[in-house]
Amino acid sequence: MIHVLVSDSMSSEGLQPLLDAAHINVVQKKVEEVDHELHLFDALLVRSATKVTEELFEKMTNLKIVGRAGVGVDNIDIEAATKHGVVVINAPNGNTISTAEHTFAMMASLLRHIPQANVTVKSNEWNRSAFVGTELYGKSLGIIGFGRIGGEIAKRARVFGMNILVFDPFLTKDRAEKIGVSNCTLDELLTNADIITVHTPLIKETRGILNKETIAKTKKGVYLLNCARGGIIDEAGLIHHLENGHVAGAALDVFEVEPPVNNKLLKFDNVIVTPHLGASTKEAQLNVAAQVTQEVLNFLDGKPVTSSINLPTLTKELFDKIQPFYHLAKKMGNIVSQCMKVPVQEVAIQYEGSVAELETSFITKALLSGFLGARVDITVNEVNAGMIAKERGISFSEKITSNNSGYENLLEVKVFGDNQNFVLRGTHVPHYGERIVGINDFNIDFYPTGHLLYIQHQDKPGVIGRVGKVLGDHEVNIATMQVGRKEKGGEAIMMLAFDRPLDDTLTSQLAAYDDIVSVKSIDL
Ligand SMILES: NC(=O)C1=CN([C@@H]2O[C@H](COP(=O)(O)OP(=O)(O)OC[C@H]3O[C@@H](n4cnc5c(N)ncnc54)[C@H](O)[C@@H]3O)[C@@H](O)[C@H]2O)C=CC1
Ligand SMILES: O=C(O)C(=O)COP(=O)(O)O
Repeated sequence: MIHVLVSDSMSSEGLQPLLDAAHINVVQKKVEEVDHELHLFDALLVRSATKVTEELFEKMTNLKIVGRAGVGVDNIDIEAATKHGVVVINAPNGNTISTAEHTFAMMASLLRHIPQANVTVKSNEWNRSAFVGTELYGKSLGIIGFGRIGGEIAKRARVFGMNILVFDPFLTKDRAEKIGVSNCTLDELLTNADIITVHTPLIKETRGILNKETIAKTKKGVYLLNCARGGIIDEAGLIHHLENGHVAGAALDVFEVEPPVNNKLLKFDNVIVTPHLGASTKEAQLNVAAQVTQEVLNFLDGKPVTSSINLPTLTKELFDKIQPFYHLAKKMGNIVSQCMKVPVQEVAIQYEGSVAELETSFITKALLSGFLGARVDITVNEVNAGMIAKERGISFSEKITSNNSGYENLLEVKVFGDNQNFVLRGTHVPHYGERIVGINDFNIDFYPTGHLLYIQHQDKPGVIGRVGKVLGDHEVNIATMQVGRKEKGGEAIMMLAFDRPLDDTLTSQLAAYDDIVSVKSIDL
């Protein structure tokens, strides 16, 4: 018997295929109500209310999949899920229209004071002059985050005769052209928009994207909307600018803490609120519940899932086998990125030996995410690594080879960049760990961890001694050191490991020596 816990309220019609399956036992209760049985469940279905934490993963020892009947997964600890080998899926487009419509309803209500006017008429007041509104027509609408919902809002705004300003660092030219918008900088959006609405996920980069400082850059009398996630507009910053009159009004569907008990924002007459209703329509709820139900059924049937957030089609067993290569690949990507501080056009990965029999596409994504994570300031994971690479004009490929270099398994990554290429080879030795066994044409053998220094130099007497002296003069202790060369008196390399990071002056000093070709400091 398979046990599924549905911890938030969901459309029964959408859940029906799960409820009908004879081999599946569906329990519709809050996590807290089944505390002693948590270890039984194979699948967990949630909306935004249930917090799926590391602690919960530890208790749900049999858990294989979390299905989010909605878009935002900020209530789920994805890293912990990945660590525990639990697949996370969502229903990415089931509530797009409902949320876009709700945002539009909020915008119209905000500018025409509909909620406030409604209350007064019902209290037998007839005060028409108190509720003079503002037209949407001709106004500039700034959309921060131009994904599914942002795009639907733009379509509706155009019909209302609004000008559209978009800020989304990942918006491709193609998509922008297709929808007929142009991407601007955040500052351009802030200074030119009459109304600003946010539609990003809540992540490190978007938390407080509208805050005391950025709101100060907006037009006086700006209207702000948040129907995405509490925290994207910093509440303290918003309160500051509502108090000083800079912000004319705000419409909020979401809050930093939900429900927003004793939240000062509720005291402002020009702030209108709803209790996280963006996705609360019959249609959206049916869509999202049906989508996650189908995905969970597929997954439990051993079929691939289509909208996973972390580790797409991996079972726990396969995940366990892949894990050592996952970590090795991530580190290799990171090392290569730090050694190639130039624009890169291509990353080519080759698999040899037993690793080639595993799900290499996943390992490739891990390598790419290590590579990109070291050079972009956004969160990169195995799911978005391919998309981010493409967006940045980096092509990537993987190849299985039947070469036999003598290793039980071997990963080789070749990176092609502006006037520079770089090759790194790594292996995982059972019970021993990760080893880097080749750099460009050189054989070497080191454990990729901590603070490393990679030096290319001429194979001449005294070079190693000079490096040792410079480090010694700076009181830097060498933990381990490997050297390699192709031929006597030719090119050579050193890889040194330290207990602490090196400062730039030291690497520049070493790089200044005639017989040293390049010095690269690597922190893992
Ligand atoms: N109030 C509600 O009930 C609902 C709220 N939501 C929220 O709306 C959010 C957006 O949903 P979708 O449009 O479906 O997601 P999406 O993934 O299609 O779009 C998000 C967009 O944000 C952009 N983005 C990421 N980082 C950014 C940054 N630093 N600056 C600017 N843009 C950035 C992405 O490139 C992407 O285009 C969800 O993450 C969720 O939190 C979604 C559905 C219902
Ligand atoms: O889909 C989303 O991101 C939402 O915010 C909807 O949340 P809910 O499922 O209504 O709790």
